[in-house]
Amino acid sequence: MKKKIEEKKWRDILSEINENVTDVSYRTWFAPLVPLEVDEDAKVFYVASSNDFAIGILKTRYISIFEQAVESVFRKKYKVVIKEKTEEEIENFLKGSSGKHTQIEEKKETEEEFREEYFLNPKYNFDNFVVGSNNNYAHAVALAVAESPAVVYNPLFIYGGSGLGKTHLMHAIGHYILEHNPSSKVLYVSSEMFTSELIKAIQDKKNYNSKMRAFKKKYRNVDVLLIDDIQFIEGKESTQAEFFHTFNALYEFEKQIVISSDRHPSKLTDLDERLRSRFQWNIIADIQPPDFETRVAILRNKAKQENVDVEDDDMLEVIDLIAEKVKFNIRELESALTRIISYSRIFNERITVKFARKNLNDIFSTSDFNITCETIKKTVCKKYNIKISDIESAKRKREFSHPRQIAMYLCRELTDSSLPKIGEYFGGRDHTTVLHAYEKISAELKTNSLMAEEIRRIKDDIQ
Ligand SMILES: Nc1ncnc2c1ncn2[C@@H]1O[C@H](COP(=O)(O)OP(=O)(O)OP(=O)(O)O)[C@@H](O)[C@H]1O
Repeated sequence: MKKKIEEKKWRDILSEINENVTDVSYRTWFAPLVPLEVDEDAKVFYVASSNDFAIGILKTRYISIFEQAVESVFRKKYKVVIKEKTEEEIENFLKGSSGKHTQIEEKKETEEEFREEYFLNPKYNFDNFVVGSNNNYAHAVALAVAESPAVVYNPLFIYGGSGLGKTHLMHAIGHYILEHNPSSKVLYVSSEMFTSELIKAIQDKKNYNSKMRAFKKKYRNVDVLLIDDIQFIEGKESTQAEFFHTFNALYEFEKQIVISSDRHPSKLTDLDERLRSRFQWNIIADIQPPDFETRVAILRNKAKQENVDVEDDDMLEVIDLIAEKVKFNIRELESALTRIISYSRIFNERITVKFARKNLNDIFSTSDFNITCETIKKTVCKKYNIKISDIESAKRKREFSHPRQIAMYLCRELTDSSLPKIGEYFGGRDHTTVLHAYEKISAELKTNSLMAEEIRRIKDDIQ
């Protein structure tokens, strides 16, 4: 008989696994899995993944840890089968089942482990929030609110695209307040959770009054309410009405309210006008996608947390490469880095640009793999406004030799061509000339940020 896997059981299995593998492996391989069903007769435990690479790794390296975890939770032996499904199939499956299993790791953290800690994730604090021009205003007002809740900026409304640090900042505010005033009541909640608790209270017809009382008490008896992703209550009338009363009660008693959203309040068009205007009563701070330098700083920070040597030249190059490629979502930026760290540990290989290109094929488009010396030559000539025949010639004037060296450097970096082969592309030069050009440009890049910017632009044009 096939049965659905209970969410509680799945969480127990995951936490058992979590204890037996490193954090980064856990997040990379196990956290994204979706539990499908368990066949009691055949003793098979089915899970799904849309990532065939991850399936391969799980099957070859982790299956016994996985099976042991299942055995310890079910107290019976099961064979674990990992099925490959498309993302669409997985989404449909999740829609059909009650829980959002893919978010188990996050839920576990927020709903269970941190229940006593007012739902705050200890990883999100001000100390490890990297400040750049994209978020310095939001960071400054968040800190000001944390230092003097309900005094300076109330309500505080933070908005920005997905994965840009809104939740991180909200949790940082919560931690800071609790650290300086441990008796404060800080409540962090996602609007989704607020809505689902409200629905549960409303649906419980027998205990409606006591449930609603408990609900109101929970949300109105706090000193600080941090409510995330408010856009979720758009179009939900009862939730909006309840939140309106919660907001008023807290505001009247001078309690701090911090709201986050993926959009500016004026763009929340399916929201009650009264709420929309309240959200604009005080400070509105936006978070924009980080610039290149901030992306690099975030990645270096993260690499340090993962105990990786960030002074290593190859690692620095890989960090630059990831920062060049992933521009709009810090969650994805960090995930690319943690994946490559995890792969390097699994395959026991050094992290180099080549290794990163090979293993992060989701962030490098197929065109990255089809870069040829011809394309590089053409792009460089166009950029410096010289002819192909000039770059291939023996002319030694800087206007020709500089682009030539840059093109050779890029051929070595972006293609698999050997040094002699690259030499051939540039008018039949010797491989030592190519090596010299490569080393010269590499050395200059370390000290000359203008040149680094110049090369980054050319790479953007090539890819
Ligand atoms: N400035 C930053 N410095 C360091 N880490 C950051 C920064 N901004 C975001 N992050 C990290 O990026 C990840 C995503 O951030 P977070 O969950 O806060 O985004 P969000 O804006 O709330 O996204 P969503 O709208 O999808 O919920 C987290 O791991 C967070 O720690």
